[in-house]
Amino acid sequence: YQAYYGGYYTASLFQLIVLEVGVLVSWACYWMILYPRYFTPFRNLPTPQKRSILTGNFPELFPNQPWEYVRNIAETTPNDGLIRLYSALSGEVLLVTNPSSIKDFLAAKAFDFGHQELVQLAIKRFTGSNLGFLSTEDFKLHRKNMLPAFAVPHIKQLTHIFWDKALEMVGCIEDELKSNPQAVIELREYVSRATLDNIGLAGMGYDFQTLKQPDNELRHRFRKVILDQTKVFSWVGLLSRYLDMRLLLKMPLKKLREILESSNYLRNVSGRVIQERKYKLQTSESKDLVGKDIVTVALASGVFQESHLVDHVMTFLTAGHESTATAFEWTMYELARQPEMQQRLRAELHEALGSDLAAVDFGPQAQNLPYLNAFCSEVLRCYPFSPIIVKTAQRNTMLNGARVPKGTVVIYSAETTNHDKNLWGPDAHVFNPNRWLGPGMAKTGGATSNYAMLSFGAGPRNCIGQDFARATLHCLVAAMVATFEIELANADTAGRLKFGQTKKSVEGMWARLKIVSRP
Ligand code: HEM
Repeated sequence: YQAYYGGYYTASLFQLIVLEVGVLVSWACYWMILYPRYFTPFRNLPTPQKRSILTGNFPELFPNQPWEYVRNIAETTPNDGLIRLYSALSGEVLLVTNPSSIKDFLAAKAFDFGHQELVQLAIKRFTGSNLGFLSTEDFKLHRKNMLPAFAVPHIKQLTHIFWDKALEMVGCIEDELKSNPQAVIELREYVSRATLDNIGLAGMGYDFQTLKQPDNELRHRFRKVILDQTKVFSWVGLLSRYLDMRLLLKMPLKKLREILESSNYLRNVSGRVIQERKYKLQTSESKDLVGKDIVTVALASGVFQESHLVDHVMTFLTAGHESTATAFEWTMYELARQPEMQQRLRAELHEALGSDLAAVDFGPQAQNLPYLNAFCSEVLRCYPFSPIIVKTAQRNTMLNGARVPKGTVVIYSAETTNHDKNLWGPDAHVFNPNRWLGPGMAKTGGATSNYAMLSFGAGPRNCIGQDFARATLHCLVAAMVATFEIELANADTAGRLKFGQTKKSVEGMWARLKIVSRP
């Protein structure tokens, strides 16, 4: 003002507010109207027609199951592998849709994309794990040395643990039924304890014993760390686009303090167990790692510091427990809805396993159970635990021929790809375990690409625990179906989905179970 008019001028508060509002409105107009239309580098990519400035291509700000809309967008927007879509407040997102763009995203350029910074910071804050901040080289080193423990041959050696836990779970349910034969069984409660115990035992040779003692300290602490997703999370995610939300993670809120205390407790328990494993490994004469827990195999590589292993155990616990338990719940749901499939599976199990389940060596038997494999694979296809995975470009890169600047949000959707008719055929939307039967089908389900089934992701950053999860699921389902006839008490409402990023039933499965006689 001085330069222009040669005098001083003091703005009134009102004028400052008007100026500030003017700047904000112009900024919002640029990002919400002008940028998507004229300036985005993705303006030539196919985009769904209907878009609102506030809710993007979705009918509301935070829809309950966003993946259903994403699937619909992918099915109705002609594209060559990339679609540009808009989320709340015109947030721009790229969706990879065909095998070539998915391969580029998850395999060729896997290390150009990572979790959003706020997610990584939250994981670090609440689990103490630094794994999200490893350099690409260190990530590859960890992964390479962790892989042997998760590879199929080693998982086969661990299967007896999963089988014993599955039988223990079934035994606990039988006990409840003995005391009340009419009891309606809350399956989530049992399977959640069984999968937690499994990770403790197979992960670090330590039985958390939550099946025997449902209310023990460890489970209590673990429940505090795993948060149910609410709309608050969505708001924080949305606002983090415009404001620095890191302070929020440090606020002295009661809830945050509880999470921290609980995760410290879990880290201490894991730390002590890992020290014991290390001592045992150093003092043991035998160097045989066959059938040893995952931490022991990892320790033997000599690559990991103890604190790294604690980080890994925290990741197994958070990534592997609820996901596997949820797959089990959906298996029970489908078995209850399809009694003839349930009977077919039971006949296969009874024939292969006989009457004395405790005497079964499940690992070698698994190959005689093609229908069990088919049924569980179909559940994993139709009910991906994470139907959408969101990543952010960590650097300027290219995707399927398009320039992708650092910071661009890119998603892949297991829900969409797992149901893609171009990959799975015209019955892609139908629950049909038979697609996994027949020569060469057990691993592919007859899909025409290696990138057709994304429930565990794909490429070098996919789920390291997928064979662990499958083996656990097979054991739990086999023990249940061989022992009980399963009917759902809440069949009409069990399919209702929870709000959040995971495909999980609101109520869980409540079952009426009848003990069956075995041959
Ligand atoms: C049905 C059960 C499971 C499902 C559906 C599942 C799915 C996934 C998915 C979609 C990812 C993300 C991949 C990506 O970022 O693109 C992932 C990552 C991961 N999962 Fe699983 N998972 C399951 C069970 C397990 C189990 C049992 C464990 C370990 C015992 C485990 C350990 C991990 C780890 C460590 C990661 C992070 C991988 C990394 O960033 O290197 N998961 N999982």
